[in-house]
Amino acid sequence: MGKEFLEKALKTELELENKVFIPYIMAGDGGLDELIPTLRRLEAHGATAIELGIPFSDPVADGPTIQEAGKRALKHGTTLADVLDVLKGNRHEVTIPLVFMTYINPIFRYGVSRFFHDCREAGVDGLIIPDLPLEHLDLIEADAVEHGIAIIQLATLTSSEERVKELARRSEGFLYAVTVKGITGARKEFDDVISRHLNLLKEHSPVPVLAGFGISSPEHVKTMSQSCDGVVVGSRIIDLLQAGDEETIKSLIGASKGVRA
Ligand SMILES: O=P(O)(O)OC[C@@H](O)[C@@H](O)c1c[nH]c2ccccc12
Repeated sequence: MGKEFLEKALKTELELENKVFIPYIMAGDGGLDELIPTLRRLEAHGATAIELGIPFSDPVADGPTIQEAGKRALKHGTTLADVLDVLKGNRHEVTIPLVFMTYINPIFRYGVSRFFHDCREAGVDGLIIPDLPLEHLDLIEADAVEHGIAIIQLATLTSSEERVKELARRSEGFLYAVTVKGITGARKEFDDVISRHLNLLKEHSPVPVLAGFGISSPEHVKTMSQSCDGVVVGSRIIDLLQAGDEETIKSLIGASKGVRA
């Protein structure tokens, strides 16, 4: 479990000449009873790992689809403690790594040490904290190290080369390449500055580089994967789960298999 488990799962996927595919879902969307069955279905469809969002009242980096999913989860009364509890009891039913996406505030409210301790017990392997910049990593670093949980960094299109190097050096598990300016959400077109950005990240990163934001079709998955190690898909997955369209989810994930770059 933890950071090594996450790194190993990605490495294994890449050795099989697949690309990494990480779906993002919101914990508690549809109620927490849905959580484990949804994780199991995504695993069965071929997800390498899963990014699990913790619903939060002020999700500054989230686009409309994810904000709505968060609102639905909050309406179901989902709290961080509940999510950790459900995982603690049932995590063994899912065999792929789990990464939490949470803002820093819920972690502070929960208590940093208690949070990391409980994440470890719940089988959380990594964390994405979009509003915690490198400069403030010291607030959680000791606890993350103590409990062996990977802290994943986000590199945006506007990060300078110096910054990119630093982010790549410090990221654990993988480096998350944000491929649009702005918020999350499915889009149609991609800039060609993106492939240059991904190449730069690949050059500097000792861990796999995954592209995320706006990836919404099997073609996007293939195109993006050619310049990096794989993708994270959120909004589109959430829409498809809402629609009950498992077949399209399968074809999205399937597009990451057997892609050579
Ligand atoms: O929804 P998209 O465009 O497919 O992008 C993934 C993204 O939603 C997910 O990784 C995520 C959700 N909220 C975030 C906040 C910051 C960084 C990343 C995220």
